[in-house]
Amino acid sequence: MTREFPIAVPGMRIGLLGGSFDPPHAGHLQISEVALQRFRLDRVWWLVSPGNPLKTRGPAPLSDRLAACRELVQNPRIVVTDLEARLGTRMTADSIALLRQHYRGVRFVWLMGSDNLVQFDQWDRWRDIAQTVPIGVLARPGTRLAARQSRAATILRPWRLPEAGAGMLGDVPPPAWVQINLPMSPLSSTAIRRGDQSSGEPR
Ligand SMILES: Nc1ncnc2c1ncn2[C@@H]1O[C@H](COP(=O)(O)OP(=O)(O)OP(=O)(O)O)[C@@H](O)[C@H]1O
Ligand SMILES: O=C(O)c1ccc[n+]([C@@H]2O[C@H](COP(=O)([O-])O)[C@@H](O)[C@H]2O)c1
Repeated sequence: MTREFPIAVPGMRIGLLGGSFDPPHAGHLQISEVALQRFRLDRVWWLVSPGNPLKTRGPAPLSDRLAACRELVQNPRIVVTDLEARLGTRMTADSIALLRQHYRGVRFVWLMGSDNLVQFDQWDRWRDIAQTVPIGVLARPGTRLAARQSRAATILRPWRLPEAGAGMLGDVPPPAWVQINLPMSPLSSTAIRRGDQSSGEPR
């Protein structure tokens, strides 16, 4: 499981997709591919979380989730990492701060599904996150309206880019965010854990 910190050079645009990945699924792959293309990113790093600070249920062991992610990902521009375990962080604000220190000059973009925008205002120091890195939101079925009406989206509205401006996201100074509306994936880890074949396919 021990691997080096991934390599990145100044000027690279790197999307950070944090998640439990319990288990990883094709929806994670799809939003990573869309983010690479639409936000003109050089890489997407999956930050496989030791545990979501807002979730009471603990996920499967980190080593199992990392192994499953590495088995699923074939695209060399999507990099599976255990950076939060290495850095000793759980809060996204801390992870981003340490990554920016470690990778000077790299342009990080925070990525999340629209379900996470709905509760983004409950995250630790969420305003700092928005002021530190641009944010790319990937629409998720059933959460687009709630995301648009969320407290965080309302407060951050002046800094929202039009979807047509998504390609600039990695280059504009934060705060800046954009929501990509298509294509959407109905997959979710919860559905897969429940064995619900209609909304979550097996990996
Ligand atoms: N189908 C999807 N469409 C858009 N975003 C998604 C999708 N699946 C996951 N994401 C996003 O990927 C990130 C990591 O997701 P996570 O590992 O929690 O998977 P999940 O399917 O949301 O799991 P769970 O059902 O346990 O909450 C989050 O920002 C989440 O919003
Ligand atoms: O920092 C926080 O307060 C915070 C609160 C909730 C979620 N997050 C992060 O959001 C990402 C998605 O979490 P999850 O569990 O929905 O996959 C993951 O990187 C979490 O660490 C972060």
